[in-house]
Order: sequence, then C-alpha cells, then structure tokens
Amino acid sequence: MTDRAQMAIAASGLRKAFGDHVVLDGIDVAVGAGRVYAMLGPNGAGKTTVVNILTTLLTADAGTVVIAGHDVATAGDAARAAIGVTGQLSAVDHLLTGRENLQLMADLRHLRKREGRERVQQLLQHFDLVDAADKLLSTYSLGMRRRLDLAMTLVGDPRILFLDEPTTGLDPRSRRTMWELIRSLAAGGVTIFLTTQYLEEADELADWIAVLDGGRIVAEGTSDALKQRVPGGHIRLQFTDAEALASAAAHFDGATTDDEALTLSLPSDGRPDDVRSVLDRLERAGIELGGLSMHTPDLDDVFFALTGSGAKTSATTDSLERATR
Ligand SMILES: Nc1ncnc2c1ncn2[C@@H]1O[C@H](COP(=O)(O)OP(=O)(O)OP(=O)(O)O)[C@@H](O)[C@H]1O
Repeated sequence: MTDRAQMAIAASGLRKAFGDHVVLDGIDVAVGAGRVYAMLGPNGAGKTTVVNILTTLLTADAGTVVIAGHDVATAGDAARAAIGVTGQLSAVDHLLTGRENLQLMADLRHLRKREGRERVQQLLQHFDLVDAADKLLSTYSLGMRRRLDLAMTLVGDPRILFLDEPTTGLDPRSRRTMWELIRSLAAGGVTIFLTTQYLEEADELADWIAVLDGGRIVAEGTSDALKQRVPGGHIRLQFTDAEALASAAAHFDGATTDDEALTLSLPSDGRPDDVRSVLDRLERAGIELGGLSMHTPDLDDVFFALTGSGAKTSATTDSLERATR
C-alpha cells in the first residue's frame, strides 16, 4: 500500500491489555482513502477495542495511530475532526424525536440555524425517516434507531466513518437497507472502517477484510483473495449413467467420484482455463456430460479455516442464518 501519510487510517503495532487479559497483541491497520475495510471477528475478539483506540476513545498500551495524516498522540483534535463514529450502543436520546436528535447534533456541530435545519431534513429523507421524524425515539424500531444513529454521525459530514457492528441484531430487511446506505456513503468517497461478526456483511461491503482472532489479525485481503487461500474449490461434473462416470474418472487424476449421485469432483480454483480444459478432455474422449457446476469456498470456509475453529460459534451461525434468510 501507499505511504502511511496518504492513508485515511494507519495504525501499527497496537497492543492493549485489560489487567492480564491481552486483548490486542500487535495489530496493524491500513485503510486507503475512500476504501471500505471490514474487521471480522467473533464475539469478544477485540473489535470494539480496536475501534475505540482508532477513534481516540481509548489509549493503546503500545503502537501508533494516524488518522487522515494526524497522529492521535500529538494531534488528537485534528484526527477527531475527520471522523464519525457509530457504535453498537446508540448515542440517541430516547426522550426526543428523531428530528430533535438530529437537530441537537447539528447544534453541537455549530451549524447555522438554517443550514442545520436543511441538513436535518436532507438526512431524514436520505435515511427514510421523514414519516417518523416527529415521533419519540421510544417508538422507533431497532432498524430505525440504527439509521438515525448513522444519520446523526453524518451531520458533521465526516470523511472517515467507523461503524461498530452496524447491523448486529437487525432483521434481514433492515440489514439490507443499512448495507445500501453504507454503499451509498462509500460511493460518495467516505472511508469506512466497519466491524462485523457477519461474514456475508464483510463479503458484501468491504474492499479489504481483516480477520481478527486471538488478539491478532490472522489473515487479510480482498474477499476473493481470502477465499482462494482455502482449499475446497472444485468443478462438479454430473453424468447420466455409471458408464460415463467411470470412463470420465479414468481421465482425471485426483478426482472424487460419487457413484450414487453420478458425479465427479475435480479440485479447481475456478479459473476459466480449468473448465475449458476439462470440457475439451471429455469431448475428445467422447464422454457425454449431463451438467457442470462450480464450487468456490465462501468466506464461511475461510473464517473457520483461519481461526482454527472447527465448530461455528452459535452467534456466527445464527447471524449467518439470519443474514441469508
Ligand atoms: N474496559 C474493559 N475492561 C476489561 N475488559 C475489557 C474492557 N473492554 C473490553 N474488555 C474485554 O476485551 C475483550 C474484547 O472486547 P471487545 O468489546 O473489544 O470485543 P468485540 O470483538 O468488540 O466483541 P463484541 O462482538 O462482543 O462486541 C473482551 O473479552 C472484553 O471482555
């Protein structure tokens, strides 16, 4: 990646312990301007701790953090001026209406009266909260509160946004709405640092995914690159009779046959050349194919391979089920 000074977020060697519990054991984070970075990890992995350190709410025991070119140790105010933070625990006031919450934020940001009112209305519209704008927060659904929370963060127009588990607890529809909002922010050039326990969320939104486990980043890269690190991709050939299956099996080393399903699986990373050469060989041998499908490992495979966890945590399994339902 490029020079640290050009990064929206650049942190290195972050360590943090609470008592003798080491939560972060040397974490590096580099996020280019305008990129979406997802830190993926199970409950308690230390994601919120990373966000708190990067947003200056917490001081690391060791390491450096540079936000928008400002070292937080020496220029905390300048760093803070560039960021917006939306946490798991909403900062909204339940005794106020949605509009009043936003207006309060506009006042805190010292926006001029008219400018503030316009910004509030614009955000209410963008976040589909116009109808609920003058209702008390206590009547809002969780999805609406999350949207308001994000809208409040955007009053100050931050160029770098931290979203700590923005969709935890949301139903699939609200989650998708939130994803759309995040995508539109990214499309507008906002740098986004997101934490999530949802593999699908990281896959959907992020340019770069870092997997946090045991206080360290155990892997990072694009979603595709991470998937390629995990074996398990294959081409699955379907035959219409046992004879065709047997003759095909004789042509491919390392193939696994399923006599009942009449299928043959060949290891492959899914490159088009692989598929072409398989089809060519079958054609040359005069073997008729019933069908062909590809299997590429998903982030789920990656996560469990990388974190060395044989069993999915119930939270992750549950969230995956909910996210894909
Ligand atoms: N102020 C604190 N004092 C003591 N321990 C803490 C403190 N803050 C966090 N921890 C511990 O650090 C670990 C990491 O917590 P953190 O909240 O960063 O994890 P997380 O990945 O965000 O998890 P979750 O998805 O549950 O929010 C946990 O074991 C937590 O109990």
